[in-house]
Amino acid sequence: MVPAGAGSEVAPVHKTRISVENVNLYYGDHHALKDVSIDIPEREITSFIGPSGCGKSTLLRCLNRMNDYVKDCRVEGSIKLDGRDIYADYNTTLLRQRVGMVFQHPNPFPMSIYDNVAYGPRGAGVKSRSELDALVEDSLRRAALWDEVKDKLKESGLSLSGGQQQRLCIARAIAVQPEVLLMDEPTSALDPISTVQVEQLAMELKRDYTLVVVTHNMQQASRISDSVAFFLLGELVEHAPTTQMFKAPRDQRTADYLTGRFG
Ligand SMILES: Nc1ncnc2c1ncn2[C@@H]1O[C@H](COP(=O)(O)OP(=O)(O)OP(=O)(O)O)[C@@H](O)[C@H]1O
Repeated sequence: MVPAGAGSEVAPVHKTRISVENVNLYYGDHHALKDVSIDIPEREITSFIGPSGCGKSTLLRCLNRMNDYVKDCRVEGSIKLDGRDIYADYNTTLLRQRVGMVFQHPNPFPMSIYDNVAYGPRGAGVKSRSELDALVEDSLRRAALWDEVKDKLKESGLSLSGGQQQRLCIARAIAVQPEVLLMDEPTSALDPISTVQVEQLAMELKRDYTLVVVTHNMQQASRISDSVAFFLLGELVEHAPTTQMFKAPRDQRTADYLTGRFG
């Protein structure tokens, strides 16, 4: 597989799950993503880093068409999931089943722990109680939360701690059996112990899922990522395997950012 785009140097260990080609995004007159091309390999963690406002979250939100909700937002170029155009070949419901999202602040629905996790499968038409029970248990186990909540599934999701709420949100995202999980600064609102738990969980989940993580935390990017993409002013400057990115970045702008010269 050929690495994507001028800034991409990621070796083809796994096949490409998402392919972004020459994407330009405008919020009204503001050109927020500039000719971005990147291949996201399956069953790896790809982290997006860069200073505030460089377009990391914007690109993340493109991957499941969350920007469709933003007034005056225009996207040009191509984004493919498993070779199929996410704008032409998917409706947003199907796309978001396959590409789930976890946000910066844990956002459980105001309902029970069980119902939070069962919400997506129910919406997708699963009615059988035994099937739902199995899905809820499996998702909570995968999210490393089952042991902590198995005796209080009827309690409100909002009664959990912040770290537990974030794992509940991850369980909710994986209950619809997506292939890709997008995480937008998933630990920035968490304490250090919960942060470690969510990082470990991300590394477990990549056995089955493709993860894309926006983070401001360079240690986190280096701990959990297989590859790292550095953005600046809407451009993808460099996408490289994690070790290379942190030890020998190719672009001076990446080196300057990583050594704290700006951002
Ligand atoms: N809904 C929106 N409407 C208009 N402009 C927006 C919108 N969302 C983001 N932008 C602008 O697009 C640019 C990229 O924003 P984005 O949120 O993607 O950056 P980021 O790298 O994720 O930043 P941060 O690290 O601070 O979250 C910024 O200049 C921002 O002000």
